[in-house]
Amino acid sequence: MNKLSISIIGVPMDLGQNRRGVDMGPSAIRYAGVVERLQNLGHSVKDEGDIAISHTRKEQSPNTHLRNLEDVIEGNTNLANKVHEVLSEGKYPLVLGGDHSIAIGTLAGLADRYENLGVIWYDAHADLNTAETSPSGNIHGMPLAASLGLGHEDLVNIRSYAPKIKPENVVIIGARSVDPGERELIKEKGIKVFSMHEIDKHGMTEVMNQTISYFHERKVDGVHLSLDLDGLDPLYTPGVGTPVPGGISYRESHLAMEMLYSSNLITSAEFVEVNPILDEKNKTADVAVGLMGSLFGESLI
Ligand SMILES: NC(=[NH2+])NCCC[C@H](N)C(=O)O
Ligand SMILES: [Mn+2]
Ligand SMILES: [Mn+2]
Repeated sequence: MNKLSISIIGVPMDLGQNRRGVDMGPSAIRYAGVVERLQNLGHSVKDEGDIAISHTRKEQSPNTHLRNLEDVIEGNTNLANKVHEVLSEGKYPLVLGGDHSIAIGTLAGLADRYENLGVIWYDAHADLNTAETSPSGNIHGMPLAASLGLGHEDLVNIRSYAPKIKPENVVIIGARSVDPGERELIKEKGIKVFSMHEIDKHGMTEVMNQTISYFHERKVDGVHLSLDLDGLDPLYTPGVGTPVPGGISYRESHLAMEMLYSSNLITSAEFVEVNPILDEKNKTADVAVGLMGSLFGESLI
């Protein structure tokens, strides 16, 4: 088995949406024992601490309805630089959120090191809104669009290049709450989506097999897993700000992680949207750490 050098990066970001508490996600995940869990699998693990996030709370910037735009850009720039640095040291970045707006920074730090990066977006949502299509003004609903080069130019151009990824290298898994503008974009760009419908109909084994073959066909040179804990049913992960019923089960999610581990495709990961204030006894952070266990090589027997 492949032993990794994992760098854990905490991102106490709550500015991409309007519910406080998700900034405490990294602490909750550390409290749930992430470092020990991965060390027990034989990996070497370094906790790099938290990225600086300023809360000037300007709320809406004068020229746009995007919530906390300046602070989100600054935090994501700091994160992008850190991810880039960790990669240059040959380490595996494992990013802990924070709301999903931080994927903008993670991908900005990753993508210029890869010619053909793949992305798995494990989420109830597509996060494909732009300033024009967003129903909320919340930047956590926009990171996938921004990484494709769509949306507010300052979000799109973090670390001064765009786009970060190609639409044909993205696979969305678990979608069940998609806004009209996002649906159009999915069609227009031909983005591959395994919604809850496909998961129900074909089962997670088939969905993951198809995802893995798809990335092989696309000849990706790395795959980033961006896992929003609201991809799971709120029954298992109640501590999230935008829960949507009818989600992926606990075991289906472990199966997905176990299959990704065996595929040897994943080269970086982030786990986002853990909000301990909305949680029940840290259940959501515990599930997150359990899924990381499976992603990094735990097996049942
Ligand atoms: N990462 C998330 N939880 N995103 C939720 C997005 C919800 C909605 N589509 C919006 O744009 O506001
Ligand atoms: Mn989501
Ligand atoms: Mn999301």
